[in-house]
Amino acid sequence: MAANKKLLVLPGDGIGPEVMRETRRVIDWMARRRSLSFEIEEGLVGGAAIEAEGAPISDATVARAKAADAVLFGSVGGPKWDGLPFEQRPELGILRLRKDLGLFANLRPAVVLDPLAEASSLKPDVVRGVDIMVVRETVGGVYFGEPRGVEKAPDGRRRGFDTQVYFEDEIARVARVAFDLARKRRNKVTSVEKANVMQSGRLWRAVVGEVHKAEYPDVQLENMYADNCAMQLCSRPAQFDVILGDNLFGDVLSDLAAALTGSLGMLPSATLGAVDPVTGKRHALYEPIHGSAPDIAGKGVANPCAQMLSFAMLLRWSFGFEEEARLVEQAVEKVLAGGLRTADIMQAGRARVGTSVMGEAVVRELDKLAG
Ligand SMILES: NC(=O)C1=CN([C@@H]2O[C@H](COP(=O)(O)OP(=O)(O)OC[C@H]3O[C@@H](n4cnc5c(N)ncnc54)[C@H](O)[C@@H]3O)[C@@H](O)[C@H]2O)C=CC1
Ligand SMILES: CC(C)CC(=O)C(=O)O
Ligand SMILES: [Mg+2]
Repeated sequence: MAANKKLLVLPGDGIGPEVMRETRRVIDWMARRRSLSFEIEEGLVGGAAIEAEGAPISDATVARAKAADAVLFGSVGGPKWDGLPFEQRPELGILRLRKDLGLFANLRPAVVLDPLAEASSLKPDVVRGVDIMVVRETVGGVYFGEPRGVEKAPDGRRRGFDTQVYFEDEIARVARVAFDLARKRRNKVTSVEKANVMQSGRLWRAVVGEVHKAEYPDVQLENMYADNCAMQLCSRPAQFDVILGDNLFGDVLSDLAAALTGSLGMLPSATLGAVDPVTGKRHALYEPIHGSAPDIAGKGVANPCAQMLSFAMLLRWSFGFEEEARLVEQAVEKVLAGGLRTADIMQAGRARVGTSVMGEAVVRELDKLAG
């Protein structure tokens, strides 16, 4: 199969470059064994970009991201830059990419792989077979709302404030992504908000209900308060199919869902923009849901699976290479079934390995699977 697709690779900070190095082996394997010849450019983002280019992401890198068929992103941030003014922080690198590329729907699959049921924070019987897709809105809400700031109140106390704001069309378009996905899965969407205490939550519930009634009456819709959803994820996770949430609740609940799967180091994601009606193309960025993990960065122990599985999502969602995406997913699962574990998913009786041994093992499995 021939392909000549443009990828922009942005490893970022902390463990980002470490797990990206292993993912590049998988990309190389695809070029070697499946003739998927990607045209790859690499760029700086986050703290790395602040150091070299003076901003968390340069205009030139954003332009390259827009020109690429897909962006493969690592992670940004770290204690070195925590003291910077708010508008200069490394995290703005990913926030700007999402905003400027219109990447409004973040798909975060939390799948408990059989070999890892014992590594979950919950009892194996509770999590076995759990397969949840969290759909998180990513260009609105409190992460972008204005006004925001810290100011001195008239009585001399400091006051910090952010704004949670959603337009109805922003809610409707991400709801459609969730309903479309549900139709291809188990046909159920659980939409989460705090309609009991937040005005934007009331609008969220109303708009999701309207979209459901008008366009997706065949899909089961359940509304759930976000705090209850957190509790239900821990007590009865198997009830969930697609969870739809805003920028903040989606972020928090997907980290929680990650713990069910064994580790944050296992969860990939795809962040998608709208399909251009003329070209049929869409901007897309793929990244693990974890951050730069400063506590383990530089030690060679990070789990590269989330980053490699993000590449699998890229193959599927940006290029329709379903077979190759499945190959990567199967290779990861086989390595885990074979007993190799990075520290975050370590279990008694298994072999603890570092980032690069895990990466090499996945490539070896790819070789075996491809015959
Ligand atoms: N999209 C991004 O680039 C994101 C960036 N961040 C940034 O990352 C920095 C650290 O944030 P934290 O809250 O500590 O979240 P984090 O996700 O970096 O780490 C949380 C915990 O999970 C562990 N962990 C994460 N990924 C792992 C992996 N692949 N293998 C093994 N263990 C792993 C870490 O060691 C840590 O104990 C901050 O600057 C934060 O803003 C956080 C989340 C997303
Ligand atoms: C801007 C990011 C650091 C926020 C986050 O935690 C995420 O997107 O997962
Ligand atoms: Mg997060």
